[in-house]
Amino acid sequence: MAPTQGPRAPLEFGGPLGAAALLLLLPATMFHLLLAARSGPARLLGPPASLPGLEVLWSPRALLLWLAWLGLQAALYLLPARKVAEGQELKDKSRLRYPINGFQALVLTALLVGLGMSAGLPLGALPEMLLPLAFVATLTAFIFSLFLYMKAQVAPVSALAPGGNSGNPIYDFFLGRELNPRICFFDFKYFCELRPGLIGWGVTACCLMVKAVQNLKLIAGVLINLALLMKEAELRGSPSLAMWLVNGFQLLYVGDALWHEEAVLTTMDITHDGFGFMLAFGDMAWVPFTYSLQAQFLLHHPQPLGLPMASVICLINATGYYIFRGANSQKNTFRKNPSDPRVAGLETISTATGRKLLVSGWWGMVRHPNYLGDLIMALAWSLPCGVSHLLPYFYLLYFTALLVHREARDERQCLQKYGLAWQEYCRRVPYRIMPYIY
Ligand SMILES: NC(=O)C1=CN([C@@H]2O[C@H](COP(=O)(O)OP(=O)(O)OC[C@H]3O[C@@H](n4cnc5c(N)ncnc54)[C@H](OP(=O)(O)O)[C@@H]3O)[C@@H](O)[C@H]2O)C=CC1
Ligand SMILES: CC(C)CCC[C@@H](C)[C@H]1CC=C2C3=C(CC[C@@]21C)[C@@]1(C)CC[C@H](O)C[C@@H]1CC3
Repeated sequence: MAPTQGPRAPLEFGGPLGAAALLLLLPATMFHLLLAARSGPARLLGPPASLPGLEVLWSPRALLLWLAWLGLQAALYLLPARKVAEGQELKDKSRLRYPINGFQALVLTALLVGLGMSAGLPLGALPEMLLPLAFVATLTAFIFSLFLYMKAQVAPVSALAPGGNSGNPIYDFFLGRELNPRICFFDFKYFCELRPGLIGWGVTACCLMVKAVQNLKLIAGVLINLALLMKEAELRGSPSLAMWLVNGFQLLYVGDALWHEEAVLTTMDITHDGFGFMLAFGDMAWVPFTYSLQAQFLLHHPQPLGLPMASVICLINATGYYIFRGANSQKNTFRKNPSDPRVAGLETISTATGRKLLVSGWWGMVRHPNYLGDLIMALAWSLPCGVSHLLPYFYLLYFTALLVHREARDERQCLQKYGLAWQEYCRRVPYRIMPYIY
């Protein structure tokens, strides 16, 4: 049996009690949001109008659809990739290999959905199935996390994550014990991080953008955002401007993540966190069902949006994307090749590890410019929903909390890695996310 990491490892997320609370709170919040979005008052705070019974939540059709979706994404993952990338060095000095074919999976999914629609697949019914789908996604996440927990019992010590091995079963189940659980070439965490949830959230908006004007029926999506847009077209003749904006922005975000798939290999989720309930539920249920909240809200609560306001919102999203992409690409280019002409002129600090830290360019403005850009985009995704309700701003609120917490975790890890050099970086770049504010 794989040993635990011992009592000295610092516990995160409030330890076992915090983990136990989150195990219940996260699914409860997701269902609350799903119910609130379709209710008349659409209240973020306060109890939902009615609680659904098991007959509303459980549907064999939803289970079949969900398993077919997972199967499709797994099959696309196994297709030949345009590139195979190496991950960061592991404890045993080895590096894992990962297929880079996420964008290909997105395009193929969009094509298959388009074909399915033209063959009469009733995808317009999807918004009515959101509750049972979220239910089976949550069940799957629980069962899958249990499998991951058991699998870690027989994993070698070198395969365990730095956190998630405290010996407390609830905490370890939540955080995840094994760093990169795989069967042969199939890496469960890498697969889940980008494929079923993220593609499910946004993908089909791409065929929608191309085809919607000519034949809305043809491009109705199996995927949540698009299906909501389709439903709105069905109910009101055509999708509203607000719905177009939300879908367009989120499609850009999903497409960007898959286009830059290799960058995920350096995120703390892949390099540091174990794969347990937090990420399994986050990737498979939380992302598709709560990140599409604005589109769900707009379906049930249409909002007027004039062209001048829409232009301002587009500008906000473009600004956020410019910062987000600029900062992420600058760091990725620098980490791949510090003498690349695009980054060679930037000022740096040397560290004892031999790696350098950027102190000018995007990374000289604040210590997490990419988070700032991401938050500005989050604002732009909510603004099309107007200001009459707080509910569509949930993503912005949750995401601010997530990124503030994530930033603190990352700083702790960087301080450990880079010591004095990191302190020097913090002195020279004093703000974390928002210049002069935070
Ligand atoms: N939509 C969502 O739900 C979420 C989105 N995201 C987004 O994903 C993207 C990735 O975020 P995340 O994984 O948190 O981490 P980051 O991309 O911010 O990476 C942090 C790492 O960058 C390196 N680094 C930090 N400062 C510098 C510097 N000055 N110069 C060079 N390298 C530096 C360090 O690693 P090292 O030195 O080892 O290279 C550090 O650990 C972000 O854009 C974020 O907004 C993230 C979480 C959730
Ligand atoms: C359920 C909990 C509250 C926390 C779940 C967290 C996960 C939803 C996120 C952890 C890191 C993520 C990243 C992304 C999506 C959300 C999760 C999985 C991206 C793939 C989003 C697109 C970006 O371009 C890259 C991100 C990497 C981290």
